Amino acid sequence: MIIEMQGVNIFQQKNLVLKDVNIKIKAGEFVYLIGKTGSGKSSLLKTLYGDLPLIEGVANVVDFNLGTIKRRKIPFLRRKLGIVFQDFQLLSDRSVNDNLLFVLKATGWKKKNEIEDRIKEVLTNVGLENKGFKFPHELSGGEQQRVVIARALLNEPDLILADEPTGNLDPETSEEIMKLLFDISKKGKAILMATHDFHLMGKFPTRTIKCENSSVVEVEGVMNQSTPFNAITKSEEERSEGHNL
Ligand SMILES: Nc1ncnc2c1ncn2[C@@H]1O[C@H](COP(=O)(O)OP(=O)(O)OP(=O)(O)O)[C@@H](O)[C@H]1O
Repeated sequence: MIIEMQGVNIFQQKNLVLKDVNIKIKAGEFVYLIGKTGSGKSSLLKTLYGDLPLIEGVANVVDFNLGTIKRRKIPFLRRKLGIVFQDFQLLSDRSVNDNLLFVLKATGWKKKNEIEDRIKEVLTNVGLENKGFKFPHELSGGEQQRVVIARALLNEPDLILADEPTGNLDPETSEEIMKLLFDISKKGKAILMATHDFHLMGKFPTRTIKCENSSVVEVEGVMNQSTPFNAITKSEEERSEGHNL
């Protein structure tokens, strides 16, 4: 199991944001995380990458026990995770290659030829094999997000945590990014992706969990491609809220 949470209570300061969270996610699974603004999606992701300490319950993520992990070991946890956020967070003062080099050096890579090969490999994985020399501002939003995904892949993570990775992209580019993420998950990586984009979810249906009333629940009926899009939402009221679930 890549993620296993049992009876986890998640707090922001003194406030209980999510209670009794029980989730299991296996290798190769792609899972959406939905829920209204403020329902706890980011708090759940932050718990998974060690930004919010685990206070109550049991959680294992990529073989790290979040209940016992020492603060100084958190970078080792993060090395086994790929993190992809909505705002691209690339270093603007250096090329794509150098952005990737920066991460490899920071995570202990030393050999020049191995570094060069790995950078070429991840850029090829995301379809940007000829763009390594460009600076972030010379790339489109979709290309920048591809670089972020390439960066997330550098250390061959078992799990990718994505927080609205298509939030800043137009619909067509969003679809390209989704195809890329689905291809990556088919190669065996688990992906947990927070999103508000029901339209995109309709085009790429998969298992969905939802933060609601301080709990995390499975959303039934979205497990396969034949499920109609509107099975995702449960009520007219929710449907009429559009993207703001
Ligand atoms: N740093 C913080 N300090 C205190 N409270 C916080 C902090 N971050 C979030 N919260 C609170 O925790 C609750 C859950 O927020 P969270 O960011 O996890 O929601 P979300 O579902 O990710 O929302 P969104 O869709 O807007 O990103 C909210 O009530 C929020 O106000």
